[in-house]
Amino acid sequence: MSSIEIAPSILSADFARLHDQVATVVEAGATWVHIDVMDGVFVPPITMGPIVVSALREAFGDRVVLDCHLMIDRPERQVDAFAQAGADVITFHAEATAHSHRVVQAIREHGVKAGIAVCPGTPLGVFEEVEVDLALCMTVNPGWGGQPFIPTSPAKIERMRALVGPDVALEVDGGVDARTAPVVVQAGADKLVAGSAVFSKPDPAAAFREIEAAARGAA
Ligand SMILES: O=C(CO)[C@H](O)[C@H](O)COP(=O)(O)O
Ligand SMILES: [Fe+2]
Repeated sequence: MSSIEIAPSILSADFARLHDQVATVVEAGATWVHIDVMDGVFVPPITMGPIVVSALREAFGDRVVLDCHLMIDRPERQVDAFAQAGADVITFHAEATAHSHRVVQAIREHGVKAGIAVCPGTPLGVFEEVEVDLALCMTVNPGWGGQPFIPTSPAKIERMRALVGPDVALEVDGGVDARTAPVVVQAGADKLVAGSAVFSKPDPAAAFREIEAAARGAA
């Protein structure tokens, strides 16, 4: 999972045209699609669940990595549902469970890659204790798209990369655009979530390509 990939977040897509919006970025070269799951408890909004994952799996088959970001309380209760829906990566928040190690094991038992996310105010100790396939550094506070990139994030990304080593995917999420993409890549990120910087633009395909070029140019 070490290549640089831009993962468009469908949180900022037009849900009435979800298939077309995803098809647009896939045709532009996206191999990852980021699915933001919010439960109204861990974060205030409620968004989508496994039925959206299974619909995208059905529509796009193996052409895309379905990257599921669970912003939900006690994610251990939902691992089976997201795995059965066809998730390729399930990332949960360290702050949302007392059982990070067990949740990683449960995800892997399904043959799915396991990720742990940390909010901007959360220290990185979980990555000293639990081996993951993907480490997600939130570069905004979770819950909403379109927020500005937190400027202290690059130093945290560098510390995360040092902790998890070179072979673990290091994802960043929040405020990523063509300006911040090179900064996070230079800090050690290789999976870049971009929501509003793709789907809120008049030409999402062009916006995707611009961010991808900026990120890969910095590698
Ligand atoms: O997890 C998220 C919010 O909690 C989203 O993935 C993230 O905010 C993407 O949106 P944008 O690129 O517009 O910041
Ligand atoms: Fe996300």
